[in-house]
Amino acid sequence: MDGHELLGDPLRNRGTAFTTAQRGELGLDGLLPPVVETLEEQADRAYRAFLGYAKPINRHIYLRQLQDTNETLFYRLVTDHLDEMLPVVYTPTVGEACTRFSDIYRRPRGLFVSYPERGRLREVLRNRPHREVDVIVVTDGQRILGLGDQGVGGMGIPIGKLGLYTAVGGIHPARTLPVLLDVGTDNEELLAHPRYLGWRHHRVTGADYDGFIDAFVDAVRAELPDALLQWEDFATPHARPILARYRDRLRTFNDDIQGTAAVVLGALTSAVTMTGGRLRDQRVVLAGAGSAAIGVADMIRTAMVADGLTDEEAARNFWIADVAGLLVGSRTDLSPEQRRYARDGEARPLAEVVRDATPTVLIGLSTVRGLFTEQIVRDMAAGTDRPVIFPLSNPTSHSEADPADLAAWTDGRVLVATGSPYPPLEVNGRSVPVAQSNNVYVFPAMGLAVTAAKATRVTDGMLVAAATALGEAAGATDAPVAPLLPPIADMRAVAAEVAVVAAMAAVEDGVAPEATEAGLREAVRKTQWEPAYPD
Ligand SMILES: NC(=O)C1=CN([C@@H]2O[C@H](COP(=O)(O)OP(=O)(O)OC[C@H]3O[C@@H](n4cnc5c(N)ncnc54)[C@H](OP(=O)(O)O)[C@@H]3O)[C@@H](O)[C@H]2O)C=CC1
Ligand SMILES: CC(=O)C(=O)O
Ligand SMILES: [Mg+2]
Repeated sequence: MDGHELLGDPLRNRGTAFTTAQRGELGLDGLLPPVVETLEEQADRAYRAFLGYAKPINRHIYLRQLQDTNETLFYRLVTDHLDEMLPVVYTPTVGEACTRFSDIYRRPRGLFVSYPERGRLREVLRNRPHREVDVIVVTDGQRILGLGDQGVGGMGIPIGKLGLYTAVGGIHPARTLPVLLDVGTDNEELLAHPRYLGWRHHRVTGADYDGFIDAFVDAVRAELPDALLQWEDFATPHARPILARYRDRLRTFNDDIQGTAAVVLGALTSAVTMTGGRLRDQRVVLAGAGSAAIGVADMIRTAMVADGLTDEEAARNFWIADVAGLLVGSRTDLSPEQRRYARDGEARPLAEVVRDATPTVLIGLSTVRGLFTEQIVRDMAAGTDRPVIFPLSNPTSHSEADPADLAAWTDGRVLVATGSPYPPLEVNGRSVPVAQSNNVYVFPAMGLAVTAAKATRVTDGMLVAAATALGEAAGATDAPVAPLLPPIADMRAVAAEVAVVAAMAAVEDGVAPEATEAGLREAVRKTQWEPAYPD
């Protein structure tokens, strides 16, 4: 590799941090300005450049370019300013980056695996940028956050998620692989967009779609048999069947179903601790009955069973509503997973459900901005001292409620967590951080746990262990105001702790080789890559 090529390789490039001696040895003389900087000095300059962009989307483009130029510097910057950068590399800004993918496209990253190439998927996989891969995040772009079908633009999500696998989980950046399965798009605006970069075709469906997914999984198993495969932002009709089909065959999980459920259970456990109640006594209304919502309900139900209820009793604590209203037994459109929560009576709308059920917990996974109206929130608050309200849909433009409104409508009594970031609340003269109940608290830790423990599967036990560890890391007490989740700035340390606990669960579930807690802690520590130039 000559000097030019070295500067073009984001994993090896150090830019102005190449020393004088290195510049001589590596053919870099004359290719860089004379000053030699430390990583810290580079990061300071990059931070100032970041602040120079006013619009979040421009900050996102800047960071993506930095990632494609010098990954060490990119991760140093993001890790040092996680609080400030998370909303830019992740929700909400990544949503805008996906919708504008074809317009802001600069350089390729990861793999675009498209349907017309279905006969040669192994060859496509062999073209991956890096040989050894610990984690793959794959999407087909059909349900990008709450923004619907973004076709090839969905690639922004695996790139963003894997950035956080590294920044938060410490997975080495060269050992991650973002994948976009391009099976077309049904987004007519994209199909008509003159610069759309994806396969200009309606979505492949039915047996053709299933066969393509199967062929992709076969190619992954042949090429990268040890990689963890994370399914991300698949539409509900595909998300659960895909998980069911592959979960017992390879290291795999669905982040929207399982990662979301674990973080919500962690935040809910904190909230219940603060109210002084018990999980088994909560009455939970869920707005939305998609794969995220049913995943959340399933995990809370399991935790209620662990808290002493029968499965039937636990299911009676849920009221779940979708566009057509409450899930009730007389409806003919319910999936088997939804039917488990079907109640008696009419399919009444959310506002009525809240009045009837007098919930203690209201969770939004509906994609509908403002769905939690003042009336709904006031009705709920009339029936419980500390209403627990989690508007979890992403990005911010699709959030069911603004925490400031929730605080106002409940006289500051609400315990709130959101999917996208919000500024702290002012409650009785105190500033209270709004917890971000987002699967980013879980997936980096899961990747770390699987990699460090050499787990061959992702079990429910590992996810429940992660949820419990998260709740404990938040350190909630019965004080009236406290964070429901650990601060974002502590995420990296928390991910390591959660990974150890999940790795122990993997050993206990018999999907990882025998190891002690100390051994797993050491394995996690060794797996975590630090953004620094090697000696
Ligand atoms: N915070 C986090 O970590 C996460 C957040 N999410 C967010 O959750 C949202 C949903 O994801 P997912 O389940 O995959 O998506 P889906 O589109 O499958 O689910 C949306 C659900 O909301 C229902 N819905 C739509 N409008 C209304 C309404 N007016 N009243 C009641 N229900 C309504 C839909 O009903 P119908 O089926 O009848 O149309 C459907 O059941 C997304 O915005 C996503 O960003 C997802 C994962 C993680
Ligand atoms: C956070 C996430 O995975 C989602 O909104 O889909
Ligand atoms: Mg998602």
